[in-house]
Amino acid sequence: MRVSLMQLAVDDAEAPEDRWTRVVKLVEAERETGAELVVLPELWVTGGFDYKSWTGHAEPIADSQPIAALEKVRTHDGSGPEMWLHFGSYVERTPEGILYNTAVFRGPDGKQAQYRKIHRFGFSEGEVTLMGPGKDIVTVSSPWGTLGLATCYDLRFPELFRRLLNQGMEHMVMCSAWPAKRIEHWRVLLKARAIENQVFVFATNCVGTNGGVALGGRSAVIDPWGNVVAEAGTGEEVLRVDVDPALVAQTRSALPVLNDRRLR
Ligand SMILES: O=C(O)CCC(=O)C(=O)O
Repeated sequence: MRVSLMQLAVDDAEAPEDRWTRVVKLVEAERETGAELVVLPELWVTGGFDYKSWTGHAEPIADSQPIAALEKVRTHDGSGPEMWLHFGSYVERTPEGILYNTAVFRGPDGKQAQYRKIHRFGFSEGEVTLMGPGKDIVTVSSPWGTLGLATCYDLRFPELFRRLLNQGMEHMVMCSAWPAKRIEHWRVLLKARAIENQVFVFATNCVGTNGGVALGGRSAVIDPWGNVVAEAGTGEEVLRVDVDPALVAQTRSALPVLNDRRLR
């Protein structure tokens, strides 16, 4: 399973339109590496902290130009081979005018999965005041096993990952805009989620400064044993790894802790 995590710079100095046209080219280049699963970060078009830009950029997922452009890359303009692509997340506007932080995923089966971030970050500002909370947990079937989707702040809520596990999660795919200031929390919690659920973790973060907040990078792939397979630095980069998805079943069989859960 060949995975590319696109750790993108989401700087205040770059206009969202410039950023997405730049990133489409980066994803296009990634095709050449034979990547099978490509993962973009959270709110990488507008930025996770430039709250004032969200409303102006909010739109239905079906109308998003970056998603449409990436979809062409994903399918190689319809002439394949197709990649599995986590498009990152976007400021979605529903017909009722509600905003959500919505992650979009699509694979060669053509079925699009959308995950509206359940845990909103910001306490008394940002997502909490501008966006609605997602309600549904989302898993995706893939040739490598069941993928569970989560976004950034969700990482702090282990009960979400137990629910994903109950739905068969074998690999956790996360998009984030996690600040540098709390990057050690990110590193520890990614490992914890991998160990406690015995899953591969594929987690893509942003770098740069957005809304005045320095983003921490350190995108990572963690195996189901909790080993860091690869970790990015703090600049823009693509983290490429080849992993064996069979390690999930092997780990669960070698250390069958999930059988000892007491659900009542
Ligand atoms: O929990 C954190 O420290 C960061 C979360 C965050 O930045 C987000 O969810 O956008």
